[in-house]
Amino acid sequence: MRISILGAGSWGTALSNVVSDNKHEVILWARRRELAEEINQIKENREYLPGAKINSSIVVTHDLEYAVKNSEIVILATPSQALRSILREAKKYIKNDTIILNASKGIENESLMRMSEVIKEEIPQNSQIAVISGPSHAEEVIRRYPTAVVVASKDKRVLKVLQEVFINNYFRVYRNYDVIGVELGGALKNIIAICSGVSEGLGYGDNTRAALITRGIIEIMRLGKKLGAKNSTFSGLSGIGDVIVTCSSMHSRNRRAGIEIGKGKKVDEIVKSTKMVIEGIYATKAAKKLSDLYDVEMPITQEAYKVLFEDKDPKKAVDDLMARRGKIEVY
Ligand SMILES: NC(=O)C1=CN([C@@H]2O[C@H](COP(=O)(O)OP(=O)(O)OC[C@H]3O[C@@H](n4cnc5c(N)ncnc54)[C@H](O)[C@@H]3O)[C@@H](O)[C@H]2O)C=CC1
Ligand SMILES: O=C(CO)COP(=O)(O)O
Repeated sequence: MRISILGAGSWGTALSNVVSDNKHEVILWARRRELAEEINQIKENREYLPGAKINSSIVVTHDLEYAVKNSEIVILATPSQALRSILREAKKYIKNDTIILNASKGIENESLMRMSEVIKEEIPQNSQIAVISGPSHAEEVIRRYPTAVVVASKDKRVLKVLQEVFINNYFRVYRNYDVIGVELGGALKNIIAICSGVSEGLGYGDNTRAALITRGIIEIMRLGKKLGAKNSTFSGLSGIGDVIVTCSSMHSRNRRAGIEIGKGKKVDEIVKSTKMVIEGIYATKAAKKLSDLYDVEMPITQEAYKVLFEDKDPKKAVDDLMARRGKIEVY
């Protein structure tokens, strides 16, 4: 199959290699011409995934029309807040029967839409929309470390096609019909990962991280239930699986940003100091709005919002979480 991947950051590059390993024709689109040219030349994405070669058959281009024209699958692997603008440019070249797969983990801050909702709004005539998510750091996927992810779509045929396209001996793909749950898990876990990092930066240990992971997934479930997700999805790869990996991995940009915040660095400084996307910052903004809008109790997210956007002292945020009145452990 001819497969296009839009976004030559870490994730787009790693996914390109997976489908190329499976002998598909892969075209990777980079926003910057220089990056496209460099990856083509040295067969390595030195900026985003240094030290790992990609397959020589992968074609990297800056030409969006060339990238998506005649493709059977288009994978969107850009930062979530940029997905709509790129899709607006690309959609005139995308055929109606093309499968569109969202690989980005976020919620659009303006509209509070999930990425598949943004895709549907931009290309209403296309019903072959899906999402891929789960615990999958690009740095490990590019090195072919055994990884398990989930694809979700309402369309049974699309799910089968995508599973077949991606699955191999190091990349195991499960199917799920719960698009809402899979997308929400992927977006909201980044908030908990920032908080886990903050806790580390403050000098706290494993107990605090475990508390954040378990209480974090519960508030994700609460919001998910309100928004139509299936509870069981959050105990799967795109829920607890991704919370665990992102809260504990040295590769996580969200966790690393949290560590810096816990040590006293300002959010603006952290964002300015990296080219990489820290999705949890945007997810916190969106989730706080959703929590208020739907009246869902999300204390960790609310405190994260105060730390990220209202300059609250992270230590005080943890103290305030711990000082809440005693509760029964229910969802
Ligand atoms: N890195 C990972 O291990 C994984 C990332 N993801 C998700 O994939 C999405 C992309 O993340 P990464 O590839 O990690 O990003 P990255 O931080 O490695 O690279 C960002 C990429 O987006 C491009 N970009 C930045 N602003 C843009 C804009 N306004 N318009 C178009 N392109 C822009 C950059 O040039 C760069 O190619 C995110 O939603 C992330 O959560 C999902 C699973 C794993
Ligand atoms: O989603 C990811 C791993 O599953 C990547 O997480 P970070 O964006 O925190 O690096």
